[in-house]
Amino acid sequence: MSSGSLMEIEELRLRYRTEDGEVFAVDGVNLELRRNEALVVLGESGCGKSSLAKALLRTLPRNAYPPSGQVRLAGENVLALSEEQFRRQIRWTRMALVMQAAMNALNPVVRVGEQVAEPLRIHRRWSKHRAMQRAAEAFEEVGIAPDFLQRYPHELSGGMRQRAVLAMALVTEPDLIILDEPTSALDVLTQASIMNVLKRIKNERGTSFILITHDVATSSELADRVALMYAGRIVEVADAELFFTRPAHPYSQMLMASVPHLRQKEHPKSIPGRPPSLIDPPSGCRFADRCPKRFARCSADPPAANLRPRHWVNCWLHSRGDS
Ligand SMILES: Nc1ncnc2c1ncn2[C@@H]1O[C@H](COP(=O)(O)OP(=O)(O)OP(=O)(O)O)[C@@H](O)[C@H]1O
Repeated sequence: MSSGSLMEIEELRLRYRTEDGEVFAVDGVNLELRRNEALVVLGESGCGKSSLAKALLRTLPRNAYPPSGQVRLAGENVLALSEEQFRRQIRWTRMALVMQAAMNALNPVVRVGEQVAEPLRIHRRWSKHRAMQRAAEAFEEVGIAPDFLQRYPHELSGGMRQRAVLAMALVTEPDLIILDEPTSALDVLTQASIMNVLKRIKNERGTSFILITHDVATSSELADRVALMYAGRIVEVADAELFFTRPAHPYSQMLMASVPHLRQKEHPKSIPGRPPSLIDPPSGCRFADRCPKRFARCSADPPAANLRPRHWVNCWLHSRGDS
């Protein structure tokens, strides 16, 4: 399986217009994703994770400005494509989205099989028969018996609905599937079985994933890489094992110390304070206010320090250079 680069995100920015001012939801994000890699974008609520997914897939609310920066998919800057080109060439066929609320992604009055087949009917112009056959295969891949194709969304359990939405994303065999909190509304056993489905698809198909979540435990199931987001920016990106065992940024360290473990003697430690507002965010390191290790330099923006191959951290503690 090729391990070359699939997507390069450079200086990606997304702002929303609001009555209180502009919200800088994604504020200069740089990331690289390889083929057959699962990148987890981890972060607290409101840090801009969903906005990052929306900017990548261009599923933007009306009050968003067009995203700026570059998003190169297999070398092509897809941000430069027109909406029409993006819809025809990229969304669903090469990049698909699985959202948190499966019920919202499904039309309640259309049988799920037809909905799963729809991307093939629209984007590939396949016949109904052929598309339904492929939909049945996709159902099997996600662990749903094909006779469920004939059911309506309300006849499926929450976990089944989420699998059906996953089948809809898989049906066109895209290179990349972006999952935005795909299991957060589900119980832990259903979460685990969906994570297993994702792992199997990754191994069998070589698909790449960007998994967006606030949940460290879920993310560790699938992650090859972890990018930690804070206040619109990525503060650390590393291989998953390294991130989970030896994180370098003080925020990453505090986040890992806040995760409860079974049979752990000490109490998990919460992180005091709150993230800054994304309307007029502070200059310098955005975590500085909450950071026990802050020092004078933190009032300037920390550059990205390359600690080892593919391990970047935006923190002055790790920067050898001058500001
Ligand atoms: N349509 C919108 N208009 C204005 N502000 C928005 C809009 N959508 C999101 N925001 C703001 O942008 C920031 C980032 O939100 P986003 O939903 O991307 O974060 P998140 O990390 O995905 O959070 P959550 O996990 O709670 O969804 C937040 O300050 C949020 O209030």
